[in-house]
Amino acid sequence: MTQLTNSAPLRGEITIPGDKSISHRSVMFGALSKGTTEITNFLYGADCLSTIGCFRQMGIDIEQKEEGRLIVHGKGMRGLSAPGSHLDVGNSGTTTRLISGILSAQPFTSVLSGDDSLNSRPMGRIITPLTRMGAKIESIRGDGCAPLRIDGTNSLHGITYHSPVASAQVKSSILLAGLYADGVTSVTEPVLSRNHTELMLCKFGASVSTEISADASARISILPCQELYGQKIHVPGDISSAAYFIAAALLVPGSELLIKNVGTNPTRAGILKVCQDMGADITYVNETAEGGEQTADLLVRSSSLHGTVVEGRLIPTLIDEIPMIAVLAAFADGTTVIRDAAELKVKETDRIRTVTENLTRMGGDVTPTEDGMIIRGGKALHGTVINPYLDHRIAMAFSVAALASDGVTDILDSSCVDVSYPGFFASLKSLTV
Ligand SMILES: O=C(O)C1=C[C@@H](OP(=O)(O)O)[C@@H](O)[C@H](O)C1
Ligand SMILES: C=C(OP(=O)(O)O)C(=O)O
Repeated sequence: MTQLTNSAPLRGEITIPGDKSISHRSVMFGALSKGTTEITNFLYGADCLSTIGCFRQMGIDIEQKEEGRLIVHGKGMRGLSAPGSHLDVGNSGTTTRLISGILSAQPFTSVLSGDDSLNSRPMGRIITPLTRMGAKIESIRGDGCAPLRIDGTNSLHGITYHSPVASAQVKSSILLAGLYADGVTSVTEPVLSRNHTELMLCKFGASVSTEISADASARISILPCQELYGQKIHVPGDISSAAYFIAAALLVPGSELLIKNVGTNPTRAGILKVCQDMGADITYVNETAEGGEQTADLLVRSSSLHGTVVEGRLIPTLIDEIPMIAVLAAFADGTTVIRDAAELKVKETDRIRTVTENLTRMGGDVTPTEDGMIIRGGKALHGTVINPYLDHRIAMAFSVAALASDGVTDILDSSCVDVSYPGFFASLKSLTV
């Protein structure tokens, strides 16, 4: 448990740890490459450690060095070996869904299983398209969830799959299987989801193209590939982690915080647009780009916020930040409507339910809906006991709420933040004493 109270202004600067999505992919693509992949600013969070563990079980030598340096000794696209036991994917949906695409094409059988949360998340969304490609993948309990059993095959077919959801995990799973297919594989999605897989696979030597239509839908295609090649990867700071410090600086009066090295890839940076729509004072400094991934330092000053509408094309660009946006909305003047975000129900928790429950406990006025929530802001929030139900994003969003609320807040099972941000509470404390 961690106890938090009303905070002094946040001042100074903070450097955000590496991006979780990019860290996962750097291990996976490095493992499938010829030669060595050297990664800097890697995120040593529990989810990425699950990915490392899985590839070690499949014979990949991965050296964990100091300060976010990681060396992956790739064995090529056909160099993985059969794991001795089931692959433990922990709490990580990204690990599960992306690895499934890879395992579908390996010459061995594997079983993937995670914690209770992971084993209740929907896997039909990858089972269906991978099966259409010729993969042999099944939910062992028959409920569409992990544990998954995958009997790898060397005869995957290229397909065109129309994904009903804008999900980077679904898209990536299919594209990774497509590396091994007998022809071109295409995925369409209603809106382009985070595009790290496409950017990174191109860098590693695959042939990937993206077309965006006038209605914003996207078609991503990949050609079969013979070999990927090890790369040097510098992982930008995770905007999903930066979100908590952006919000804390906005909410705690008198704050002025420089948040350094934040990934601002447009398929991820929707939170910045929402903050600006709400009246936030955020200045971009030192904008750069490397390997197609933009970064910037963000100077954030406390601001009085007003309600907004968060919907449509914006949703995939901020899906993991919605718990934090809901908290910002509770402190803003007026009403905020979040819609088109039914995906929140299939994350580590049903985040519509866990946000509603905890915000209500703090004195917030929130109505859950089928695909989001309506938050009537401006009510004074007070400390209480927060139950994140082991969901890292809920624990962090409500820790920030505590800094701007009266009284004492207890965050139960607060170590769940280690899933994506192991140093979160230490960083928060260093800025708020
Ligand atoms: O591909 C990724 O790295 C991720 C994609 C998103 O999930 P979906 O693909 O299910 O939307 C996101 O919520 C998750 O935290 C990471
Ligand atoms: C949904 C998340 O991750 P994953 O799907 O990889 O478990 C997240 O980090 O908020």
